[in-house]
Amino acid sequence: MSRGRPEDWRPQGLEDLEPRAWQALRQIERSVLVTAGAGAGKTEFLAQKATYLLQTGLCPAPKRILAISFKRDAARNLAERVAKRCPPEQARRFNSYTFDAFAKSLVDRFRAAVPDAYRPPADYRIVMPRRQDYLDFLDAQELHGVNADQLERAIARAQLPVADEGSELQRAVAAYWRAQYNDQDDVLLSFAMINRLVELLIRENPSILKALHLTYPVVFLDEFQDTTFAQFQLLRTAFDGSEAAFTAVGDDKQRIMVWAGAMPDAFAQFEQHFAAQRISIICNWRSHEDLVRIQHVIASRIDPNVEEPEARADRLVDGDVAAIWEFETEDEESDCLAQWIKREVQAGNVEPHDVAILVRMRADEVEGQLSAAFEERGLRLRNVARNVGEIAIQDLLGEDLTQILLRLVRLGSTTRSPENWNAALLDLQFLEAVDPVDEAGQQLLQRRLQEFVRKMRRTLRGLDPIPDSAAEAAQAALDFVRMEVLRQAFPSYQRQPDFDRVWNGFTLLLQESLQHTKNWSGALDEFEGLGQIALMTIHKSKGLEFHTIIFYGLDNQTWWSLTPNRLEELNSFFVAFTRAKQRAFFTLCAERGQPVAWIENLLAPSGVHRTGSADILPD
Ligand SMILES: Nc1ncnc2c1ncn2[C@@H]1O[C@H](COP(=O)(O)OP(=O)(O)OP(=O)(O)O)[C@@H](O)[C@H]1O
Repeated sequence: MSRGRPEDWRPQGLEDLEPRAWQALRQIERSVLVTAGAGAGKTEFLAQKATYLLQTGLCPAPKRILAISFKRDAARNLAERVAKRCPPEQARRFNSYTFDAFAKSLVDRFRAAVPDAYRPPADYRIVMPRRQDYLDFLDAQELHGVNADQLERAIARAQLPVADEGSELQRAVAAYWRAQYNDQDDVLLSFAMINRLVELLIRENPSILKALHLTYPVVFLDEFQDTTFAQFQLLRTAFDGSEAAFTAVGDDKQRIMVWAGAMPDAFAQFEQHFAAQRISIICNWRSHEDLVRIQHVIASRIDPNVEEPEARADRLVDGDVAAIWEFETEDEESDCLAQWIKREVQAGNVEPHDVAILVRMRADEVEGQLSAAFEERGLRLRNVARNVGEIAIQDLLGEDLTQILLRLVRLGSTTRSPENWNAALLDLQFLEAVDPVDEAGQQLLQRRLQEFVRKMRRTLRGLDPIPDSAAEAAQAALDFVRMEVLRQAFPSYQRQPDFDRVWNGFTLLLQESLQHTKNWSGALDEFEGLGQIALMTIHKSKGLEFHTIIFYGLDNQTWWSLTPNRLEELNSFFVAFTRAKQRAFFTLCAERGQPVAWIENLLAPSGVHRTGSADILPD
């Protein structure tokens, strides 16, 4: 394979990178922490850096890049971008995992080297203990001086082997391990336990650690602001003492997962521990100048030292790009929102699925409030928090099962879809654990997929696109990947009820989608939300972007916790505001509550003012 010279390399699929992104891209001697604001293209940057290192031979065969993301869809997305740009022999050396999947892969691969006392059988089961499970355990063991949180934290930190002596907490941890291995037919492991097993494995087997260090001279970490203590520990376990150069990206103004265990000082810890150079990227490719200026006011309130980003997107709309829309009654509010969106869609200014209505919480109540007015105008509002069966639509869309099966049904409904084809191949490669360097294995997968697509096309041709056909189409896709394989590959599906929840949701949503359209392709578009206005909470909007966002309820009743001293709340507000590419509006309604005065005062100097319905909908 011919290699390009590093100095000649150019970014792919983009015109250019900003100078600081170039600097971070070319930094390969030491670790870098790339901090960047919203819309800076952090994930894209990682994909470009991987491409650079692989195409120029700076990460030469057989060495590999390890990329760790938070969610499986993010990990897959990154792998797909690299696969699009690099030839297969290079793309295969880009190994994209979630934290949990990476740890599990080490235990699975080197299980035989785990010391006897802790070696799990090959068929161990993954469990995700809840607080109540720890409480039940402590009760059963009559360990009354330890609470569930202490036990959970201690399990995540205890070094193996844990001696059954000392403090009650230590004895509790030892007893927990014993119980998980011996008290039922299967050995039960949580990801916190797998993390500890990896630490033990590596400590006892310097050759494995050495192999890891030789394999991965480059490590990427996405969304680093939300890294938990246990995840950071895992990185240290695996790479302390190596010469690996890390590239971490993140935005601490978007840290909204501290309640779920994110380290409050992840960036400082990273810089210090890995002696990293911090580089901040300043462009914002998502939002135009007028929006970025307002975003910066909020960002400065979160971090007074933050640099002003450079807006790189063009403004494509006239009129207000941000405003607080004020209404007397909720009915007036619903009606005005529906009318305004309808006008914008009719004028060709925006597609319905490029408008999102964001809420702080209780999306179903807001859906109840808005839907009649939207229906009246022929608009489809999709509350992505609504359950299909026992799972919320948005969660369902992010599920691995959904992504995998949807691509397969799509391949059967279209004549050519290289993107779905490549993604489906990656799925199969992962599911069947075919090593990316195994050429024969790869070819076999391709042949199997070809055969399946032919069969699926025949199946769909013979099935009327009506709700009753949903189950059969979904089953055909599931039969191809096989339920046992899917359940084995994804720990979260190992419990039958967990698998069923997602599987039922998938068939139910497909059924619903077939109610509104006359062909399979249209139904799959519908499944994914095309042509519909999304309604979602801010937490769920993280990482997404829309042409126009309308934030429903900037009042003190809906957002009682938005106070200047609660940084995580202000971060949430920032996340909401920065999802907008072109426009961001906030609604207030006298019937519901009073304005959040300090936010209004903060935004007022940037020209964000209150507007009534007469101005929102001029004749
Ligand atoms: N160098 C670039 N040139 C042009 N467009 C880019 C570039 N980098 C990223 N983009 C585009 O800018 C938008 C924002 O990128 P992305 O969503 O990756 O940003 P992010 O940093 O992850 O944002 P956030 O943290 O707010 O979710 C995307 O539409 C992406 O395709």
